[in-house]
Amino acid sequence: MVDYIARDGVALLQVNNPPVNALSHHVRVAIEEGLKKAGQDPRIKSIVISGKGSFIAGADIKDVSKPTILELCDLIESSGKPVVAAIKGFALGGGHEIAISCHYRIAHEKSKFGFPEVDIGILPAAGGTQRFPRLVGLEAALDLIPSGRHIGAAQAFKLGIVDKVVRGDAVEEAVKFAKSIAGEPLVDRRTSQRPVMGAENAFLAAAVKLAMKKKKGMIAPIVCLSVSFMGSLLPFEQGIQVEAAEAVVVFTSGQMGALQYAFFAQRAAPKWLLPCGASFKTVKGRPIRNAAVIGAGTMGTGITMAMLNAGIPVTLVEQDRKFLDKGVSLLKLLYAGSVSLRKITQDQCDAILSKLNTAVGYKSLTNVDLVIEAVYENMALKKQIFAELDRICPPETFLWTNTSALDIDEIASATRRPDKVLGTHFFVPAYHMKLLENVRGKLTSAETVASAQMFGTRIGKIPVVVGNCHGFVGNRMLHKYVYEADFLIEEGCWPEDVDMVAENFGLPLGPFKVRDLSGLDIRVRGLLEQAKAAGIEINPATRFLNGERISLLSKSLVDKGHCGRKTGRGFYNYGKPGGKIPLNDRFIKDVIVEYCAERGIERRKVAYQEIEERLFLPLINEGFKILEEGIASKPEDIDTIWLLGYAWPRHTGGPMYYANMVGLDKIYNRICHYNELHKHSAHWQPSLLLKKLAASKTPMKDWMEVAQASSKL
Ligand SMILES: CC/C=C\C=C\CC(=O)SCCNC(=O)CCNC(=O)[C@H](O)C(C)(C)COP(=O)(O)OP(=O)(O)OC[C@H]1O[C@@H](n2cnc3c(N)ncnc32)[C@H](O)[C@@H]1OP(=O)(O)O
Repeated sequence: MVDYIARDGVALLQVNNPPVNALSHHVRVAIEEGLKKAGQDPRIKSIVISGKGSFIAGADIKDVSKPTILELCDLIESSGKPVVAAIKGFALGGGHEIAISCHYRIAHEKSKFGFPEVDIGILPAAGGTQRFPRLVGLEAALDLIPSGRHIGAAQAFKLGIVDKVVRGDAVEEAVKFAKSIAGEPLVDRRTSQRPVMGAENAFLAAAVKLAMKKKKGMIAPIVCLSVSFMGSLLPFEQGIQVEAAEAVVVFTSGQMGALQYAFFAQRAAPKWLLPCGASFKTVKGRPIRNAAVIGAGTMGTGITMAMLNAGIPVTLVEQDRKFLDKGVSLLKLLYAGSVSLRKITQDQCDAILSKLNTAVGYKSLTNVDLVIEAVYENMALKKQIFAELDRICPPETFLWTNTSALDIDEIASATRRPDKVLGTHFFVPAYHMKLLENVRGKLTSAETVASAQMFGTRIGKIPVVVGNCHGFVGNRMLHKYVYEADFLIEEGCWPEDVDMVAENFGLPLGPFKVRDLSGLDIRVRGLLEQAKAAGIEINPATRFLNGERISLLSKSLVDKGHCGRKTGRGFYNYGKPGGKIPLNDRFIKDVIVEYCAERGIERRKVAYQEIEERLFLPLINEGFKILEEGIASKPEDIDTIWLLGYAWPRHTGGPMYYANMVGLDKIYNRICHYNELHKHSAHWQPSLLLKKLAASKTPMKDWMEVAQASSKL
């Protein structure tokens, strides 16, 4: 609601709509009523708009109706009595638009401003695309509106968004100020009446280029740019008409629904539920007071940094002093980089590093709440480490393993506390990437899951609970995409054909550029280990493993020294070891042609649609199998994992949302089509859940009803 407090000639309208003071219908109605009441009361000389706790985080994304925020903004700006915005916390989206419609703005030094509309697929269409350039000039507007970026009070002051920045109580200051300007003329305080400064074409071209790079595939940022620019050439009232017309384009594009789904999915994903019924609502986690990380390689140092950044004291452990020193040097170098880039001060860096301890061997780990093991992916080694940790650490210490695919139950079996063992799958670089897959084994307790989720949030991650299977959620789906990418090359594509389709779809890099970056030898090693475990000897003619089609093309390239960027050649030619620009290469094509000829594989022209379907449909199909098996507890978890861990294009919502948008029956039919053609790839066998959803024409959001109905049969 909105509290109306009249004091000494000032009406204070204080929005009180937790958690973020979104402009829900009743809030908009109450602001409108408050403004009218204050306008009509002769004792009131000026008005202050503020929010309890924080200012206003924008429209309520779930509730858009009348009065519109545009109408409210016009009402505020046209008020005959001065209106002052008192800003603490966030002034975002519609909240920002309300603030810039006020005649004055007083902000607390820690307040934040921004137009996040583009990230939920819309425009600041409450006059924001027209008022903002009139307030800050075209160049700054074309930078901030399409970026969705938040800025602090100091920058907002520099740009002219706020009139005064205060350290104390912004509301008290605003009320005092409002009293002092009672009765003053408002003509030059109405933003819509100002001209746009710096309306130049050059800003537009540069901004469009940047938006196409940073918000690849998204419509809203480009529309924002064109509307803001056009508005700068038109009178305000005509600019508003352009804004309204173009808002319809984005409202009907399909991207709005996908981006808003992604926003809520990301907030729903950390809310966990186990098959036994335990959930985030019923089980509390144990806070982590201190921790140890085993292994000072890339993952271990990254995880250590993620914890140090959150203020958790960490002991970094290695078996060998040389490796430990190397890891610590790397870590210190990264922090020094942050200092030189002014991301942190030297004092902050020193404070962070004061919480780092190091140790050779595990003997000192007798008083830690948590150990995260982050050695390389080798089951025997991990089991040996867990057995030793189990002997040394107190019985209540959590023992977690950073693995991207290995069996959590097998690792837990090396201990006497399988209930406290869990997989923490961090993504590279671990100090930066937002996603954390928390993998529960069959004996992992609900308290351990709750603690891992709490820990994930504390270190700034979006933690998602997943079940234990090879590759968990993310990598299990990824493997199917990677397999098909290889098969497409065998059948007639070049790496650049496949990469182009994936990149056009919205991924930042196609599968072969990614492989070149991570190193071809890594995948080959994995394949060879898989073959060894299956007791199969790989020879040039091998095309099946355990009855499943495999491709040894990467091995052929690795055998010729093509390990990717690091050797200067992989699926592309980079000119030199460590080169960054991928060039198509005749020699690589010859290797591919020779590889196919040796195996009697006839190459053909593969159509664009087939490439796209064969890359993404197996991955989606696997997502439905994961849901059906209970490895993920909701589609939002799968989509969040793909959005944050694998850079899936956000404007399509995630693989599960995308499938629903295309039509589950259509997706199912195409999977069946490829299943007929590719009998040696289990990933084409359609998911039963998908089949049922498609047959019953049930949308994704009601998947649980279908899943429950089938489990009762
Ligand atoms: C279709 C729209 C039509 C017209 C639009 C007009 C212009 C707009 O204003 S569009 C909206 C612009 N604003 C935003 O996009 C802000 C979105 N929110 C945030 O960025 C963050 O929530 C935050 C304000 C920075 C606060 O972050 P944090 O403290 O981390 O809290 P959260 O976990 O993100 O959110 C808490 C809780 O609030 C819900 N929520 C947040 N914003 C909105 C919103 N604008 N509408 C509805 N609900 C919102 C969020 O889902 C969380 O809910 P839980 O149930 O607790 O998960």
